[in-house]
Amino acid sequence: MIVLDSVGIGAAADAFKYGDEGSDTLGHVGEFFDGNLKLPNLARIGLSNIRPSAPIKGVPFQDNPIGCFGKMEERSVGKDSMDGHWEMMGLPVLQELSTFPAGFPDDIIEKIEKFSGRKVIVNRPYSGTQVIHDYGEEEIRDNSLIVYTSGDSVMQIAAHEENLPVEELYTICRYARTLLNGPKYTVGRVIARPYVGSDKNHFTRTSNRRDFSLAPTGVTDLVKLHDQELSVIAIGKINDIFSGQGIDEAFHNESNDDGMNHIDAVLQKDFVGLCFANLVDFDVLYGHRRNPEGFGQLLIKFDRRLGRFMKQMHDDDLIMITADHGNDPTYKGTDHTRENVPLLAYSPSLSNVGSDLGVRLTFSDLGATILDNFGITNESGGNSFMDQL
Ligand SMILES: O=P(O)(O)O[C@H]1O[C@H](CO)[C@@H](O)[C@H]1O
Ligand SMILES: [Mn+2]
Ligand SMILES: [Mn+2]
Repeated sequence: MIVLDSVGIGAAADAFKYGDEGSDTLGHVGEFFDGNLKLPNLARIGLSNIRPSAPIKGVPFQDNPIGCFGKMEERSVGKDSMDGHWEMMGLPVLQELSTFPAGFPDDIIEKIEKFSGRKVIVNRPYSGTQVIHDYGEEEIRDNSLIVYTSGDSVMQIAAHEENLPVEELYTICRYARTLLNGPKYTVGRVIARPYVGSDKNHFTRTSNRRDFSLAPTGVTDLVKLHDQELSVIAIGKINDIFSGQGIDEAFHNESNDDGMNHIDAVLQKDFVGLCFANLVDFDVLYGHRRNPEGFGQLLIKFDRRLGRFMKQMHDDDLIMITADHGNDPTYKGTDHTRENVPLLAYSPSLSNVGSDLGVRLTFSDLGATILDNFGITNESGGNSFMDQL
C-alpha cells in the first residue's frame, strides 16, 4: 500500500467546514500542466476513471483500465496525516484535536524552556521554510528554539543541526510530546524540524525530520496483522505515525526516490503481509509550498517508477495506491485541503479487472480489505472491497 502524501482528488462534501471549497489537488495540477501531466501508468490503472465527468487533464480516461479504481471520503475530524493514516488502519480520529491559531499557551512554553534551557521564539502558525528564513539566524545567535504550528494539530520545533544536535532536538520533542497527550491539550504530532546551511538564504531542512505522534488510541489493523504473525513492513513516516505499534520492520526515507528504492527492495522479498509506504515529498516540498510545477513533476517521476514496479510484480502481489488528505498547490494559504482521496488497486491476478470501487464512506475500507485478504475478522467499521478486486 502506497500513500502519496497529500495527493487528493477533489473537495470533500464537508470541505466547506474547513474553508476548502473548490480545492482539487490532482485536478488543478492537471490544469496547471495543461495536458502535459503524463501519468500513463496511473492512467492505465484507472486514475481518470475515478471521475469520468472531470478527468484529470493529460490523464486519459481508459475504456479498458487494467486495475480497479474509486475514491474515499474521510470520517476523521482533522485533515492531517495522522488522521488519514489511522483511519486507513481502522481508527478514525473522531475527537477534535487541539490547534493553536494564537500559539501555544504559556504553561507549555515555559516547561519546554525549562527542560531545554533555551528560550522559545516565534510560537505561532508559520510556514516551515519561511520560519527558518526569518528566524533561523536569531535561533543560532541566541541558542533559542523555534516553535511553530499550522492549521493542523501539530507542534513543530526547528533548530539548526550544528547549533542543536538532532538527538537533543528529539529529546526535547519527546518531552514536549508528554505535555500534549491530553486531557487539557491533545496534539496529533510533535515534529522535529532540523535544518542546515550557512545563512538565512541557504537554510534547508534535512531528512532528519521526525514525527512524534500520539500513541494510537485503539487496536489498529497493523496490530491485528502483526498478531496473526503476518509481516508488517513500514516505509517512510509510517513507523512514526503509528508509534511503531504492530510494525515488524521499518525504513526511514531520505526522499520519495529513496522510498521507491525501499519499495522495490521489499517487492523482491519473500514475505506474507503488508508493506505500508508513505511518500511525503509531494506534501512537504510542493503542497505546503504551493508549487504546482514541482508537484506535477514529482507525480510524473512517481508514475515512471510505478511502471517499473508493476512489471516486476508477482501474481500474488497486490498494490493499492491512495492519499491521506489533499494539499492543493494552487489553493489559498499553505495548509492541507479537505479532499477525497483516490483509491487504485492493481494485481497481475485481479478477478475483476476494471471494476469501479465507487465512493468509499471511510478510509477504513482499506484496512478492512487487507484484513479480509488474510481472513482476519474486522470490527473496525470499514467495509472490505476484496470481493470487487
Ligand atoms: O510548513 P511546514 O513546516 O512544512 O509544515 C507543514 O507540515 C506539517 C505536517 O505535515 C503541516 O501541519 C504543515 O504545517
Ligand atoms: Mn500527510
Ligand atoms: Mn503536510
